Amino acid sequence: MPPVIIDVTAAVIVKDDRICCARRAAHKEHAGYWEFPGGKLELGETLEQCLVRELAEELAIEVRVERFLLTSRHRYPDKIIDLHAFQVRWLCGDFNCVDHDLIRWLPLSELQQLPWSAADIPIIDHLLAQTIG
Ligand SMILES: Nc1nc2c([nH]c(=O)n2[C@@H]2O[C@H](COP(=O)(O)OP(=O)(O)OP(=O)(O)O)[C@@H](O)[C@H]2O)c(=O)[nH]1
Repeated sequence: MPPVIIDVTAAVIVKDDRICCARRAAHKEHAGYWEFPGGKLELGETLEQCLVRELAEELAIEVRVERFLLTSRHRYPDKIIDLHAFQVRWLCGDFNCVDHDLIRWLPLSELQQLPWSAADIPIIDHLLAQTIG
């Protein structure tokens, strides 16, 4: 059987020239790796609606989805992830950690210092290749 393709959204949240990086908690798959907050698309929702819902659930923040950046397709041993990245503006809320055990705000130039989930590497490369603000 061909592997399932899972649509996942990812938010590049920029605040004061720093980008929100989230570390997956110990109880999660890919624990210890860094990713952009977001999650799996649910039936009937758009990618933008998914991102708004996931960020409310995961971080307790309200956001405005500003623009689509790119989709990174990555084959993990058990599945294929289509990771849809968007630039997102934080509006309000406190960045509580639910699925993550650590949040860090890093300038673009330091993102590569973290061990990112493999699907995120093209997103990091994309960000480094352009200027976002
Ligand atoms: N949210 C998010 N997920 C990512 C990123 N990169 C990446 O490979 N993933 C993978 O995409 C999948 C879906 O993420 P998720 O956070 O909704 O899923 P999960 O494992 O928590 O599942 P669950 O919500 O069913 O417990 C996971 O396998 C996760 O490791 C990323 O930047 N953000």
